[in-house]
Amino acid sequence: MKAITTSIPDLLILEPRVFGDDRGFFFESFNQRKFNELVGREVDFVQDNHSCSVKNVLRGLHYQIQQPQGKLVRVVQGTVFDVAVDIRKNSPTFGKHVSVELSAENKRMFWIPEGFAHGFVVTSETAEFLYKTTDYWNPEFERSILWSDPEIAIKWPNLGIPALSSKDLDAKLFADAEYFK
Ligand SMILES: Cc1cn([C@H]2C[C@H](O)[C@@H](COP(=O)(O)OP(=O)(O)O[C@H]3O[C@H](C)C(=O)[C@H](O)[C@H]3O)O2)c(=O)[nH]c1=O
Repeated sequence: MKAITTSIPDLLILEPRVFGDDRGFFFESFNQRKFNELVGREVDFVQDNHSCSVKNVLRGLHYQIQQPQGKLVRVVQGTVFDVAVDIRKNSPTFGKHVSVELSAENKRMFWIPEGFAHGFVVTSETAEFLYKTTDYWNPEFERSILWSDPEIAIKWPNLGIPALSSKDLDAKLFADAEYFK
């Protein structure tokens, strides 16, 4: 496993070592010791999530105002355009974002620590999205920032108007969003 740094120091792209042979492939999708070494601290995950979406579905940009969740995300079928936005008020990269293509083919993972809003759009016919979180989901604390917020100005792939949940249709502008307590 190797870490690729991004324009926001705490956001890391992780590339596993893949062992291929005439049977197929094998790779360690998570190794606690190696992960802690790469991110430079002890990180405990408490929840695994798995979602499946069809093309053009956009889930996000989500975060929790209390019990913020760090997320280690990856794609096991299809391809997504994944985005993390820095919403840590005192961060020098506050309001900045990093995007990365995650796919079953590239086997890349994206480490998004607490303090970021997260979302993705599906660019393949379908995509299965798996991720680990460092705290439990709590709908009472969950908030959404509008995917198309002009201040964040994410250059989403040109897929037209995405398919959104009602929660995401009603998301707030970044300027009006509620940050961590
Ligand atoms: C997130 C979550 C949801 N649910 C239930 C609540 C709903 O009945 C159903 C679908 O939830 P939702 O529409 O919020 O799912 P997503 O839009 O994929 O939400 C996720 O989208 C982006 C990509 C994120 O980073 C977050 O992890 C998460 O907010 O699953 C649970 O039971 N547990 C959970 O942890």
